Amino acid sequence: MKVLISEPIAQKGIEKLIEEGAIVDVKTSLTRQELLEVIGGYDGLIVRSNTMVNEELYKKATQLKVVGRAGNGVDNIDMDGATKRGIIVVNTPESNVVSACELTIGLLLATCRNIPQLHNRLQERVWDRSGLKGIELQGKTVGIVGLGRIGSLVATRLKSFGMNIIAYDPYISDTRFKHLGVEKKEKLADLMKAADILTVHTPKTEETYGIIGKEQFKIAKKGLVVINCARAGIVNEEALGEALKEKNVARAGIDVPEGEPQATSLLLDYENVIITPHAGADTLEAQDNVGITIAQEVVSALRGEMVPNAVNLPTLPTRELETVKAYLRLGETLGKMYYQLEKEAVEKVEIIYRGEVAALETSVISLAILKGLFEPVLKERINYVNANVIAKSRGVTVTEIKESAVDNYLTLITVKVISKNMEFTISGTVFGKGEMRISEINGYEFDVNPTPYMLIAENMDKPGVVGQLGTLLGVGKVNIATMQLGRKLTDSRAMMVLTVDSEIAKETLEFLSGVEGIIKARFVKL
Ligand SMILES: NC(=O)C1=CN([C@@H]2O[C@H](COP(=O)(O)OP(=O)(O)OC[C@H]3O[C@@H](n4cnc5c(N)ncnc54)[C@H](O)[C@@H]3O)[C@@H](O)[C@H]2O)C=CC1
Ligand SMILES: O=C(O)C(=O)COP(=O)(O)O
Repeated sequence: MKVLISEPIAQKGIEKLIEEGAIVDVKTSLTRQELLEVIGGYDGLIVRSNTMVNEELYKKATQLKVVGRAGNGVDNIDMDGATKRGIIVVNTPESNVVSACELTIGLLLATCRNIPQLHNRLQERVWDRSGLKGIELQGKTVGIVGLGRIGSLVATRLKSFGMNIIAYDPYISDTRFKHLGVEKKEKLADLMKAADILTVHTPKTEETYGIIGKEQFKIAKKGLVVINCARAGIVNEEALGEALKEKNVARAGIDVPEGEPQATSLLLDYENVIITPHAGADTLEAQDNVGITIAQEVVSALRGEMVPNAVNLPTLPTRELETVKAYLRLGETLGKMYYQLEKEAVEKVEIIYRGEVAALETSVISLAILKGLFEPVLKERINYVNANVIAKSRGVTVTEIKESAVDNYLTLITVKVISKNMEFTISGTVFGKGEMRISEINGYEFDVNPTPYMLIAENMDKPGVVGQLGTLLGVGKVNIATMQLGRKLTDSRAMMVLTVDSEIAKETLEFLSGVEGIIKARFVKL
């Protein structure tokens, strides 16, 4: 696990990575060219907001398996490029939101009370308050654009200042608005007309880029205060500059100026604008949180485990991930069987979730099944991130069915693999503390605890076959741990599932296949 850290993260994060066995290079002052030259040697890359992780970098990053964003916003990371290549992108979305919220409030107070300007005068030994009268927050209306994690923290804190809180976020439910005690504005224009103070907390997307511009400043109340602690460009700087000149906007507090990490923003020339160099997440607490969390996530991702904050995967809260984990193992195990037992190209996969599992976020379990399915063929080129893309590119359609009831089991997953000439099914269940069992293969019933080495054979249901198989395995020095027979009363065939203590040599398998009555014998490695 070779990990490159290209921007400063907390020492505790670096120590965590080393403790987990990663080889870590902290190179925070590489030029772009130098980064492109060395990235090919790394499995993991940890960045903050200044490293552009794009096509140019991916092309050189031939070993890269995970990009860890030590922070929240991922607008500097090309997600499609990562997904296409099976690179997992993880971030730490919760770890710095309090710090970002507190800087927002800080900037708001500093802006409304001219704190930096007053401080500067005094530091020059001038005692002069003239021309720098502030405004109070109490009784004012604050308009929040984006009522997500940070926006809602800002809302709850500003309430205690006696402010009236309104927000525009079309993707947040009315219930959430009610719960937060925030008035919902259906249209951005309505928020602009009502707000004395505007603060933006959306991600930077095609939709939000420039969402606050000339038109919005035109309809805003005269004397508006603007705060941007989210991303440069969400508030158009040129339009803001004009509005400040025309006195439509009275003052602004900006943590994310255009041109970062260079100090080139045109707003730097305005006395009534306070600007900080993207310092929202720069607190001891946030950086420790971010560093430790990203280290854990990067290591988990490199070990092929499911990570709670994977950006290019279905999201799962940590609590749910714990429950789902056992099913991920089961799903991968069921998936892994097909190509070890059969050779026909898969055309369709039907996954049936029954009982308790049907109530969970099954999309990740389906990814685990696909990962397992293609692993015998594609090895490590398949993972959770690209499993869907790969299935699609191979023309495999995947469907999920959920049924709340199931006979004999509390919870059951059945994977039906359909190819041109056949249909293969395998089912399994989970119980206790994540114990799994294979309960059915092609209609033969079992109760098998899957182990790393297994032998699965189809045979004629007649005397003598099992005995010969046991003898041949003995000759091949393979110790049998468990053995189960599955029979169908309607059939003259049976299936044997053996767990064994070691790999089975090719010759032994050939001998087994040659035994009269054995239709097919396959070694399965999990
Ligand atoms: N200054 C700094 O150091 C930091 C900045 N950030 C930035 O703060 C911003 C907010 O972060 P979080 O609250 O964690 O994100 P979040 O994802 O929790 O919330 C964003 C909200 O914006 C809403 N939204 C999306 N498109 C919208 C649109 N067109 N109109 C209105 N609302 C829209 C979403 O529905 C969501 O509720 C991000 O841009 C993030 O990168 C985050 C941490 C530190
Ligand atoms: O986490 C975020 O989204 C931030 O904006 C913080 O950026 P940074 O890690 O301080 O470069």
